[in-house]
Amino acid sequence: MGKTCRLLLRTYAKVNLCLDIIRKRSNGYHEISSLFQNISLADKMEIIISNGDGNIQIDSNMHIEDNILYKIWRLLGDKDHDVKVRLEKKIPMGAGLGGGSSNAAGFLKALEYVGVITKDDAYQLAKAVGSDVPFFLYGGTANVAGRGEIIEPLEPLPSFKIDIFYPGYSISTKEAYGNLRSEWFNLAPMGPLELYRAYLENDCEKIKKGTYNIFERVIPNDLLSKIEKLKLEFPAALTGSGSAYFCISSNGKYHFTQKGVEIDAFDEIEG
Ligand SMILES: C[C@@](CO)(OP(=O)(O)O)[C@H](O)COP(=O)(O)OP(=O)(O)OC[C@H]1O[C@@H](n2ccc(N)nc2=O)[C@H](O)[C@@H]1O
Ligand SMILES: Nc1ncnc2c1ncn2[C@@H]1O[C@H](COP(=O)(O)OP(=O)(O)O)[C@@H](O)[C@H]1O
Repeated sequence: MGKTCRLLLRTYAKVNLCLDIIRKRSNGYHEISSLFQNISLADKMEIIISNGDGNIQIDSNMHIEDNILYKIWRLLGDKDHDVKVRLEKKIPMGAGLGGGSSNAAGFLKALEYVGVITKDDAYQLAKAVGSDVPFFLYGGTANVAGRGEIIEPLEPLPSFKIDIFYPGYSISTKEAYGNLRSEWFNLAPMGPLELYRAYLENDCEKIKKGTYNIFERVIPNDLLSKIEKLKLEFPAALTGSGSAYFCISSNGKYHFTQKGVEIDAFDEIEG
């Protein structure tokens, strides 16, 4: 890479249209069964990559302890380039919306775009930095299994409208998983592919029935009651391990998108 490259990206949030756990692995991780869907709520990133000595600088509008992008850079161990990242966070953090994972995928896609890493490097690094990161390399709609690294990309769903609700506090993914009981596993009314077909057929009753999240069993009661109230009228559920929740509504502020990461601009800067 001869010149300095500058990329502008949007990295989209995701919701889990359904999320169940199949089993707990001996290493402590849980096998999920989930229909992931990107939505039009997005962070913005400016990434400048130049020849250098392996320095990284991240500026963000929000304070983030140990940004996941540092973890990627440490794992990559690149000593031939310098990177500068300006991050404009709009996705609430620790909300089950995958904001950090989406930023990580955007960073990997940018490094792949300028040839610093290969496509396979990006996937291996994605698996290594976070369970939700691999999905964002594909984006759109996907049937996700394993720890989150087994991705079955699906034909994009029509652009359903969706509302997102953030209660103003985050939930630790690790703690949420730690509170799950195995007797709650495998209780989803239907699997991700059956729910996906219900969306394709716009079968509202079946979509409502299949909109499920096992983590609703381990969230605060006042948060659960807000979700239960929405469920009376809409397909609604917690996303990820929370704290955010969503409902599918024709008046929704956001909509389904077909990508996890969008490179909006690329240019080479002399010098
Ligand atoms: C590859 C890793 C993990 O081995 O390296 P280390 O962090 O151990 O160095 C990466 O951190 C990877 O990050 P990871 O821990 O998956 O981050 P997250 O996806 O946010 O998961 C947070 C925590 O939720 C739990 N978790 C998450 C996903 C999943 N399918 N099952 C789980 O049980 C685990 O306790 C996990 O540690
Ligand atoms: N770039 C980032 N954006 C958001 N959170 C980040 C980032 N880097 C590291 N994190 C950490 O990851 C945690 C999970 O963030 P996020 O991925 O937004 O939530 P979730 O995993 O619940 O979807 C945050 O609480 C934060 O401490």
